[in-house]
Amino acid sequence: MDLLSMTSARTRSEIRPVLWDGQSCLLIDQTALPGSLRTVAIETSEQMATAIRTMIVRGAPAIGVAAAFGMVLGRREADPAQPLPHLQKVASLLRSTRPTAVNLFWAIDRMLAAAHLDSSVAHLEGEAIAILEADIATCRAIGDHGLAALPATPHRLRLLTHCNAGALATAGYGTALGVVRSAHRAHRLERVWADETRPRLQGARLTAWELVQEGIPVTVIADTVAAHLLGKGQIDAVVVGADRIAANGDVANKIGTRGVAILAHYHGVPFFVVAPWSTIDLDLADGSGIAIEERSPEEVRTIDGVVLAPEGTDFYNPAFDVTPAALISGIVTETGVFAPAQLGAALRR
Ligand SMILES: CSC[C@H]1O[C@H](OP(=O)(O)O)[C@H](O)[C@@H]1O
Repeated sequence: MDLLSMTSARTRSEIRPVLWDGQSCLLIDQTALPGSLRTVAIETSEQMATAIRTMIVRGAPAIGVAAAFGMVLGRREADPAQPLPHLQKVASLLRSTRPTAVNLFWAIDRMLAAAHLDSSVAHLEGEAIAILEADIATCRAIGDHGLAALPATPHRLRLLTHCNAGALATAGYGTALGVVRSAHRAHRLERVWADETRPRLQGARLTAWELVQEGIPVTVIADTVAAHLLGKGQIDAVVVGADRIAANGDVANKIGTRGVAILAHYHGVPFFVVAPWSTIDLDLADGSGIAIEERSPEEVRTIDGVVLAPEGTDFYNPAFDVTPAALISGIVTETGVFAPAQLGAALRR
């Protein structure tokens, strides 16, 4: 199975980080990129939990899709006569992997609901495949809505992005990078400025890899450079992904996003959050209640095994931060672009 394209006649540039071959879930190992394009075959629910926790697969929609197949693998492990107790245990295991991205919990809940209707392997497999395929279609719609929302400029657009909200973070095409792909295909894009995004470097390692694959001009910058470029008028808009959006439009996303939003606001540059409805958590009134994952200090202390600070130094490694709704120009979804304050009404239509 070619992870760079589905079985259907798609171009090689269609990156698919999560695929199902009927027996196992094939993941692009994102910890190995950009050096090597490695596939990991996940055959048990435990292996899937580990893959999510160690960020072999990462990105809010992608870990939701992966967890859905983790539930299929869990169903195959269960007592066929009474599968639901084991499925509940697998659901708890998968929920425990990462706390911030709501897509993980949304997908697990959807698979459990499907199992209560029909707990057959075939039904759960069909549900997980439906989640995967819907996400790709959703990202394509998001890309086109986002393109329409970008500022009209006499020149081609210079877009800044943070972390990786690309095909690798979804089932394919990407959210923020979906907008980038749509802009590129419409010949409206000059370049993407990609924050390297310390400490896991998703921008340098993953966003750059995706865009280079497709011949989309990308320049990686240290996270500290964005202010300089905004001050020089080198950025026309910012597009970022999201891991959880509260009902009032506050957004949890990769650490550093809040700072970029503040900079963009100061410089009068539009700041778009790009995410499917499955990332919106209407049960959460505002961002103050969003659980922020804290990852190992080792991720900050070292790069490729090289220690960056003296013994005795403490390290703090929150993986996400919350951007207030007031700093967000628009939330780009598969059904259109909404002001943060419009979200609740728009979803309840
Ligand atoms: C398409 S949303 C991707 C979202 O997830 C990333 O976090 P991580 O790499 O830790 O899974 C980052 O927040 C992206 O914006």
